[in-house]
Amino acid sequence: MNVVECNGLSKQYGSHKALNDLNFTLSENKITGLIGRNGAGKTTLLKIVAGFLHHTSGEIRVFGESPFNNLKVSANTIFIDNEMSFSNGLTLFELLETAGSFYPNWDSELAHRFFSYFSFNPNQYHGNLSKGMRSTFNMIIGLAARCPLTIFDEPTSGMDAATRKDFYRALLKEYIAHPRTIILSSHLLGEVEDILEEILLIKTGEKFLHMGIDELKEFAIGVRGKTDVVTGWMGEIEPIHVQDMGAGMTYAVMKNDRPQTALEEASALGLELTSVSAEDVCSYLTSQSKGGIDDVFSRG
Ligand SMILES: Nc1ncnc2c1ncn2[C@@H]1O[C@H](COP(=O)(O)OP(=O)(O)OP(=O)(O)O)[C@@H](O)[C@H]1O
Repeated sequence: MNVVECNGLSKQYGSHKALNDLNFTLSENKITGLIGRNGAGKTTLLKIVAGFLHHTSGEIRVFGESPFNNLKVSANTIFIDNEMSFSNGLTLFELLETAGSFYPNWDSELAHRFFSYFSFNPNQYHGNLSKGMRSTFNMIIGLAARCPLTIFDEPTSGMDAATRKDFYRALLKEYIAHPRTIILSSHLLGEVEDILEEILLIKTGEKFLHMGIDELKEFAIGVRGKTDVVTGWMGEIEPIHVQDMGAGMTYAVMKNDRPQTALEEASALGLELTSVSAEDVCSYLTSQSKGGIDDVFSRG
């Protein structure tokens, strides 16, 4: 069953197009990484999926229904981000105690075990938590709610490295024990790729890639060697990324669709063929067209 279906989905803020003609489906009980650079449209898309925002054109279905202000969607969805607000009148402990009445699958015991593992003070208020502690508390709510559609928008923002690791491990364990559809947005694919099953990569509001993580890891190859040899071997092939390594050497990345004979020829020419990590593929595909950061420093 498809949990999310988008056809030609677009969102405009005034004259700015934040999402442009997105077409994709997310099937039940998978963990999908929504990856994109700052301003790519991740939060906008997630808020539309959760029913918080209206889209401008196209169609979106969540659990088969239009999500905006939809009771079925809100009853089955939880949206976790760093801006979640909770009642100021309730302590953290009271918030955990009342969460069960909002989420039918709420696992109170799990929530309390997380709470004590992360050493929360039960009498503290959500508004007084540090940024990282707030993200951690929100994560507890997101995991213990066990909603059929669980959306995490940059969930680890502010968390220290050890807490981030704990979060990813807890997420995976929870998902294996209680499968659900999870969408996790991040800029840091390298950090999350081990727990993802598929990637939806967007750039300036447009879908760039939607594929399984294993497929993405095989998506590109890198070739390194003397610049003229690399260029000669590539011929008409359009590279995804080219980097001048200095001393007359070049590193180029291209789609991994070269025939075996071409790969053998590269080796015979003394070129080094390398695999390219999923994180690097995403980073090259979504890189700015204005050159690299070094260009900012060159005056001339
Ligand atoms: N309420 C709004 N009004 C006008 N423009 C907006 C609004 N919200 C977002 N935008 C613009 O839409 C684009 C997409 O923003 P969005 O927050 O969805 O991106 P994002 O991928 O989540 O970014 P980040 O990774 O930095 O959080 C950006 O150019 C942003 O400036």
